[in-house]
Amino acid sequence: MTTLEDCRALDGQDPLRALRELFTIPPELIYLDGNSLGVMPKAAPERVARAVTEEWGVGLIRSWNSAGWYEMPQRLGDKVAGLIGARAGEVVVTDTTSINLYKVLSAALKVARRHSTGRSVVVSERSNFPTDLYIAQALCKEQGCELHLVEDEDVEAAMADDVAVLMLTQVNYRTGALHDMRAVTQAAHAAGVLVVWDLAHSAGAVPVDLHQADADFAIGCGYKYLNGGPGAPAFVWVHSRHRDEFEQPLAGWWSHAAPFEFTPDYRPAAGIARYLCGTQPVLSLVALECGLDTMLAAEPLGGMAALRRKSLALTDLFIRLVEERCAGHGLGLATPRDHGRRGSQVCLTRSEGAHAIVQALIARGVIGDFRAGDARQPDILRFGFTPLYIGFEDVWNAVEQLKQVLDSGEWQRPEFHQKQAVT
Ligand SMILES: Cc1ncc(COP(=O)(O)O)c(C=O)c1O
Ligand SMILES: Nc1ccccc1C(=O)C[C@H](N)C(=O)O
Repeated sequence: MTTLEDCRALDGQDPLRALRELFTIPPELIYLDGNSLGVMPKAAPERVARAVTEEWGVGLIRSWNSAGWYEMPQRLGDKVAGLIGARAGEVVVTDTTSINLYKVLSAALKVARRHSTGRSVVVSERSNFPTDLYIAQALCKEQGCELHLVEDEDVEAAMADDVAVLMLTQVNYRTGALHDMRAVTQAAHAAGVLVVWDLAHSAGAVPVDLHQADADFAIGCGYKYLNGGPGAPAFVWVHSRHRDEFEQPLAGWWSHAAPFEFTPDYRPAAGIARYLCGTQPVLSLVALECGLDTMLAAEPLGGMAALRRKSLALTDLFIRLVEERCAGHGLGLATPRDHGRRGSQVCLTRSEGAHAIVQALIARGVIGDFRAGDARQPDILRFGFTPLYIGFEDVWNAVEQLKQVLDSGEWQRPEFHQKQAVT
């Protein structure tokens, strides 16, 4: 049996432990929701305040040049590139994940159909995050294509002659299941299909190597594991083989080859700048850069490989402690045990009371979240483990609180059964 002392000893030996000091974590809070909104980097308030008072307040329009605002999508993009196996100059940080998905999926469909006119299907998983499915539905309608949704295990078998694009999220938001990006991409390419990856739950959470996987297009989120703050801008990458071929459907002036020539005719920028649209949200980019810098602080300590080792140790420990200490309470496991198939979260299932149990945990200072089940799965209690700031003692304490909530039955109290707008 693992004890609290064992967990403390693991924290004592953790080479990444000092990184926690880069964040503001409210005392007495165990924050297991970094897969929805990451915690605040300590540097952020001062840096954002400086951007407001000096760069905006004093520098005004001059700051686009003098404070480096204009290059921010590329500068931050280069920082993201290192985390996802992309090269400098290949990523821009801009807009939202949903908007970037619209742009890349539209571009991918056009590239695929230009090369092979008989292809008019987008394949995705029924369990994909809904925004991805909604965007794909809208685009398919617009471009006269069809969206085929398949079960997770049927993806490779669905690569038929009429498929243009496979659109997948690498780590499933509801189960934490991780795709082998390289194997799936290879199978798709062998069938003549381009692949769009959503890295919302991957970037900063698991090692990603877009070039090694030979991926085509990727997008991802800034406010989860990259700790960029609420509504932080997202990122977008495209393989250089598509570089001069793709059309950006939201071709605003920031995607123009020379925006400040103000010509009436559109000429797309070369390379990834083509994925920008309009004026960038500078203050949000400033906050996100603080989050990216905390990720970069892990580089000298072993970077993503070390973060991955810790993440797997944390999720292994959580699974083991829940099974040891909360047995008999009807909890199941939706997350794969196999390390090769697991992201950085653990999802427990329960046929009754999952939402109320999460609410009771939040009242005790353990923040996870609830995701409703579907035809194949009961409701889910979801716990994200961001290795930059979660420790082994946190895992122990979270399971202790879960045990107490279940043993006492306090989750059955009426106040825990009220649903708010955001779960
Ligand atoms: C896989 C995935 N894609 C996209 C999103 C969200 O996109 P947006 O930031 O545009 O709301 C989320 C979570 O919100 C997600 O889990
Ligand atoms: N953007 C949000 C705003 C409010 C609450 C949650 C989110 C999420 O990101 C949810 C997340 N994508 C999920 O995997 O469920």
